Formats: sequence, structure tokens, C-alpha cells
Amino acid sequence: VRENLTDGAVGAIKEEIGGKEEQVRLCGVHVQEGCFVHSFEGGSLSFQVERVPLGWVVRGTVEGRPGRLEVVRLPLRFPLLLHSWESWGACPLVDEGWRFPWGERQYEDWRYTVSPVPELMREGVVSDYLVAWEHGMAGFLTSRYAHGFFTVEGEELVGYLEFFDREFEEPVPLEPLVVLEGARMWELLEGYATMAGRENRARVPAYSPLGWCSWYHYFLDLTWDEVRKNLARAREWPFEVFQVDDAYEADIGDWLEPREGFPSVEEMARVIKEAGFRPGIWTAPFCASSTSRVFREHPEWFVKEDGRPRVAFRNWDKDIHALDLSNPEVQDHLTGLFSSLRAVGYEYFKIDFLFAGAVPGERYLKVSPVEAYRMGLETIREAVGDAFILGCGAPLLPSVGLVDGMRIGPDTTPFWDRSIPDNGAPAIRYALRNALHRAFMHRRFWLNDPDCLLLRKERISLSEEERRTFALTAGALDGMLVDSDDLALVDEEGKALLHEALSLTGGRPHVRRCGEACYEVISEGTRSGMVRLLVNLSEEAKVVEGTTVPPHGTVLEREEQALGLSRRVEERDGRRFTYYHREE
Ligand SMILES: OC[C@@]12C[C@@H]1[C@H](Oc1cc(F)cc(F)c1)[C@H](O)[C@@H](O)[C@H]2O
Repeated sequence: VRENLTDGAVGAIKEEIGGKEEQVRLCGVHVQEGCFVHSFEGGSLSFQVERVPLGWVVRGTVEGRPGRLEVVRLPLRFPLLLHSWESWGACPLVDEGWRFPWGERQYEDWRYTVSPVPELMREGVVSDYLVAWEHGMAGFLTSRYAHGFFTVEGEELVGYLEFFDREFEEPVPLEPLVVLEGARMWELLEGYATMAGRENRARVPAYSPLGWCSWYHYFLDLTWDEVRKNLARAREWPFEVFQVDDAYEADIGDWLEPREGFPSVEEMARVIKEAGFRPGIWTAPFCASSTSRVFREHPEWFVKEDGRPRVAFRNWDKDIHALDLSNPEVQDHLTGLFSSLRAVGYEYFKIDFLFAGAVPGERYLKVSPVEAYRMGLETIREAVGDAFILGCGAPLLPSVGLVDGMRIGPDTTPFWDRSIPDNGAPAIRYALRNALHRAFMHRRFWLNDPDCLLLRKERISLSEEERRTFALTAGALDGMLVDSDDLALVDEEGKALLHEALSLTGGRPHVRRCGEACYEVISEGTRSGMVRLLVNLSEEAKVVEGTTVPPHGTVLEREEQALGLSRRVEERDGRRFTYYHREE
């Protein structure tokens, strides 16, 4: 990381940080190498502080009943990169005075998509798992027992571990904490993600499945006839995966019972496989609606509040309850469901609304919501074997090592509307912003899924520029490329845009901001050699080093244009060589 900085930059950063180190306090102790014991009412924390390049790592054990444990206090510096706990959550760069833009009924129906401790986000600024500033960052490397978060308190950033009401008779590992300073934010975030990925034994598939998904054209109006029509047309496309999204199921929770007009899930898989694709299916496996069979037949399987199944959130015009993933009967239920789906041929599982598995409440075992969540996800992981799991609406850090791909932003939309609040609601602008701000997770935690490409010209309100911006940004970030259109409405230009996005993948993308809502993505080693993509998410044109980037637009530079690509050779052992000539 450091070699990317000039001596002058290093000097400037050192000056900025110099003298602030003694303001870093761990459990009240000024940060220094060594071993420490911190006692609190009802328990104790033993921790070791170790210097690493550019900062500190804190490891240890905790026992007793820690509740909400203060771990670190840091000097506060704006602007701050705030992070949210689950896929759709906002990941904004904020200045002093920022407050979360709660939607009108969001706290009532959706508060657990914002935080597992949503009352905190009502009181002030919260950043889950990690927080970053211009030349520094702090972050927890794991979330196996506790939920780690940071709050702004006066002139300080304070890091906590929330253990909820969990009590440990024996010491358990503390979620390790790193504090890194002395390089640029984006570089430190990449360093953090490398450390956290290793700590959680991240799953990073060698290849990224190219696919089709039904949601962003059909939504809940999908019919089996439309599935078949797109299946027939998909043969003319480079898709490997063909994924049926929400709409096929009889009810939320009753996944093996098809909605009227749909065949069995077994028949769906057979037809997709017969057409030459890897069958994919959407479920919200930790959820059940109050009208579902599973909820009627097993009310004891759900997370409770005062002894009654609590409402985790409201969607589909229904109360949605959360399965208690610590209950062995629920784990058996999930094992049966996913081994059945795997057995009938599904190879790609988009598992959605996963945050429900981690809502606070009364459970079968006296474990934290984070432990329960991981029990449920580990159960699914084991049941599907080597199939591809795409997490969605998922608590991020507890999922590392258990999923292959992860949605890292809110839903995209077939329209660009700047009035949509930055609170996790569907909005293409914030799907792109999150894809850029969370690019550091890609191939360190999983394959980043920025959400689906929209390539159609009809029945859509995105301009050609806006469709191109999403597709090229997804490609340059090496994100998963999944299209979601009625393929009958996509013309040759739309198909060419998918191939252009594909040509930008395969590299090692690095992101930096170059102005308000303007970004530079540089990726080396892509299918097109090195590429540079300028992305302008703002409403006015931006000039970056003499290049004008239109509103909602991009400017793409390929190495081959600069260097004159001569030829590309793929050796029998799979190594790819690109030969350039440069006009003297
Ligand atoms: O029900 C299917 C569906 C919409 C849900 C999910 O996107 C959401 C979209 C929302 F507005 C709210 C929410 F909690 C989730 C998910 O992110 C989408 O890709 C798609 O699969």
C-alpha cells in the first residue's frame, strides 16, 4: 500500500496523524503494544495489542455477560465513510451534521434492514463493522458472536461490540479489531478486507457466473409462460445461469409449493436445465409470512417477543416472521428444503432477506442473533454443497466464508430518480454508489454483485447513457453480470453493451473519488488489458483531468487504445498473454 504514495504524501499523512495516535484508546487504555485485562460488571476481557504495518490489531477473549462493550475511542475526522450492516444499506461519505434519512414508515416496518440495534440509528450516526476517513480506517475482522459498530460521540469515534443479552460461561474469542492509518482510505479498506477475508476463510469462486434474472422486468407479475419465452431467447445469449426470482412461490416460507400457473420447482429446474442453463432460484429462507403453511403448522419455530412470534418486517402486504435458526428442528427444515432443491437440479441459490435471521428476540438457544444467523447460513451452505450461493439483504461480515457472491447495494431501478432517499430503498444511483464504495470487498470477501444490468430500450425510463453507466461500472468493478430484461425487448445494441461490460471484467479494480459523486475506476489485467472508467453519479457534468464526464455518465479509456493492442494469446495451460506495440 505504502509504495503507491510519494514521500511528500507520506510526509503529509504522517503530519496529519502525528500526535493523534495517543488519542487512540482501547478499553480506556492508550494504545500501545502489550497484553491487558479489562474487567466490567459481570465479566472480563483479556486482550493483546499488536502493531501491524500502518496500524494496530487487537485480539483477545471475553467471558461473562459483556452486553454492549466499548472497545476503542478514536479522534473524529470528517468526511466519514459510513458502512451499513446488510446488503442494501447505505454506504455514504458524510460530513458533520449528517443524519440517516429515515423513510416515513421505515422504522416501523423495515428498521432491521438499517441495523440490528435500530434505536441507535435514531439517536445519531452509526457505522456498522467498519468506518473510514481520508487517511485512516477502523474495523472489526469478524462477527461470529457480536455485532461490531462505531458511533460518533462528541469529537470521538467510539467502537463497540454488541453481544445483546448473551452470557458466556467460558471465554470466547473477541471479534478482532484493526485500526489502520497512513495511506489513502480506499487502499486501507482493501488492506482491511484482505485481513478480514483471511480471518473468515472467504469463498472466492474462480469464475463469475453470467446470468439472467426475472425480477427487474417482471417483478411479481412473472408468469411461467414468460419464463419459457426468455428461456428460448436466452440461447442467443452467453448466459450460464438462468434464475427465477420471487413470484413462483405459493407463499413466503412455502418454497416447495408453486403459485397457481407455475409448475413444480422440480419441473422448473428440469426445463431450465434442458434448455442448457444452470438452474437458479430465489428464496427468502429465514422468513415466513403469517399466512404461510410453515407458520401455521410450526409457530414454535419463530423468533419471539414476550413469548409470541415477533413481526420481523412487513412486505408483500403481509407480516413476515423470522425463523429461529438456533432451533434444531428449523435447521432440519432448512436442510430438507435446500438438499431437495439441490437434488432436483438447482445450482445457483439467491437467498434473500437474510437479515431476518439476525433480528433480536427470544430463541430456542440462549445465543446472540449473530450466532443464530450463522447457524442458519452454515446449514444452507452444507445442504447445497458446491452450488453457488448469492447472499442478498444479508448481514455482511457474518456471511464472509459462507456465500460465494453478495449483493452489496440497494436494488437497481428501471428509472433514475434523484429524489429517492439514501436509506436502502431501491435506487440505481445508490446501487452504483455502493458498488463503488464497497468495491474493496470484491474477491476479498466474495464476488460483489452490484445488482442486475438493464439493457432494454422499451418499458424502461433509463436513458441509453444511464444503462451504459450501470453496465460499464459493473464490468470495470469486475462485478457479477446478471441481466434482468424481457429479452424480446433487448436489441443488438443492448446485447453489445453486455459484451462491452464483459470485456472490462477479470481485472483488479481500484476505486478513488475524483470530485463530488464522481469516481475513477482503474483495473489492470482485464479482458481488455488495463482500463480506466470515470463515473459521474451527479446531476451536472464533471471535468476530471481535462476529461468531461456527462451527468449519470461515464468515460471509458482502454489500454489498447492507448498502447495499440496487437494480439492476445491464450496458452494451453490457461495463461493469457496480451502483446502491445507502441507507435514510436
Ligand atoms: O422480492 C424480491 C426482491 C425484491 C426483493 C429484494 O429487494 C428489495 C426491495 C425493496 F424495495 C425492499 C426490500 F426489502 C428488498 C431483492 O434485493 C431483489 O433483488 C428481489 O429479489
